[in-house]
Amino acid sequence: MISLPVLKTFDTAPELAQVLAKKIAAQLQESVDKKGSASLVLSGGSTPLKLFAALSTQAIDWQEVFVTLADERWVSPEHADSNERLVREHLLVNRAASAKFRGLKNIHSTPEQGVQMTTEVLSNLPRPFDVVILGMGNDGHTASLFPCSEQLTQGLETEAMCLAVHPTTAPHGRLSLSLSALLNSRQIYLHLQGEAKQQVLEQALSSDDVMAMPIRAVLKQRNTPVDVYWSKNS
Ligand SMILES: O=C1O[C@H](COP(=O)(O)O)[C@@H](O)[C@H](O)[C@H]1O
Repeated sequence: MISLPVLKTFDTAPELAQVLAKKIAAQLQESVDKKGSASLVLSGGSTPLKLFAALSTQAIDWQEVFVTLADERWVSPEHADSNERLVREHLLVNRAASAKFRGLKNIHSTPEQGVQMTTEVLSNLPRPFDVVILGMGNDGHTASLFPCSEQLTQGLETEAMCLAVHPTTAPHGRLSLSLSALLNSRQIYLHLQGEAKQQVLEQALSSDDVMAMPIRAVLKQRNTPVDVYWSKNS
């Protein structure tokens, strides 16, 4: 049985990014050495930019690393809110430019229509995922498993890889990996920044009500190791 999440704290985001990037790089390279390939699942939003930059310069066999996202807003990959755009601009550069990126957004006009195609894309990635990096919103959502959305129960219970989600408190229809897909991984990192997120984390750890704060489904389970990396400042 795996114990409670490990909490690593840092003063600044660049310090956190250097330490976490090295750790992730070592885990990915170990998987490449053992299995010939590795898989990395990233989150979007505002938190991971410095981590992406630090990861992009790590000396590993990036051409053997599959990279995908925990969730995506159903907007074009050029849109300011696209998580794919963030990854392309901040991670898939420098040494990481040769990684094999598999985005969640596809040609379909709605996430519902796009689920099947994305499921097929994801089914070709090495699993369990080697490393999953999650973020957390101030409402306790993670990936696009939002407490406000009608699709939350589905996201928490389905064995499918991904699902369409329509949050009422955040913009854009989305496609999110399901809880079961996220937990089918060797290591999860929950990456947080700022004092507000520390308070949300404390709140999340103080109860088991997953419908109120979906991040609890990650923090409270004991099958997949979760390390929380938090920096006080940006
Ligand atoms: O909407 C999203 O939000 C979460 C948290 O983002 P942040 O801006 O607070 O860092 C993110 O993890 C998720 O991938 C994104 O789509």
